[in-house]
Amino acid sequence: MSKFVTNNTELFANIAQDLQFTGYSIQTLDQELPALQALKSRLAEFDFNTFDEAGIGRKDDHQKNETIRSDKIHWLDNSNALEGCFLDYMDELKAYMNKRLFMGLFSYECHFAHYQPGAFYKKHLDAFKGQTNRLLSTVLYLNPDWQAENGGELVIYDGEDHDKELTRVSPHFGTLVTFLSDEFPHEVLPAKAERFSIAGWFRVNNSVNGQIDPPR
Ligand SMILES: O=C(O)CCC(=O)C(=O)O
Ligand SMILES: [Fe+2]
Repeated sequence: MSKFVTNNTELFANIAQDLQFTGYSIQTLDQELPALQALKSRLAEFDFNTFDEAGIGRKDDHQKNETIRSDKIHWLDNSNALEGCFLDYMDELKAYMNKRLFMGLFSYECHFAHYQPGAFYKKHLDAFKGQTNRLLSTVLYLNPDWQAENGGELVIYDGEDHDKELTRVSPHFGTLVTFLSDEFPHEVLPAKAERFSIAGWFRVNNSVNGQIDPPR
């Protein structure tokens, strides 16, 4: 099985530096392309009609709202070896961020997302200050040969002026976007082609009465 490169300190250092200076980072996982190809092959095993309709909010107060988002999702799990490889890789990123930036990241959860042509996710924040334990968001794109005219960009807006566009990211294969979850409003513009990604969140541990919040 194709493995991710371990101890990819140069990439991790670049992400840490970007987060420190701007709060978001856009990188290409050039060294991980074989591992990402393998991970993408996992997508072929899914029947997208069985993917969950994505909801708004945490899993335990999950609300479906197709006026805000219209993607379909599947949560990654260690019981599948390919998914486990990616989760292990993100665990390394977590350890690095904790060491370099003292972020106190505790866990990571992520899902495959499938946007059919025309699907979108309107402008939103992944976390609200003081209300959630999502600290750092990640999005990894799995679309080989993505063409500019396909659209489907991720638009990231300024944390202070929510109408001011900071950057647009095309969902090219191997592009990894990382940003502070409660800082940057962002949206997914409708695409003309199928669009695949893995969206994930690092959480801090807000355990109450010994129960990890939320258990998911
Ligand atoms: O797919 C993307 O570019 C971003 C997805 C997103 O914002 C989310 O799932 O919260
Ligand atoms: Fe988001």
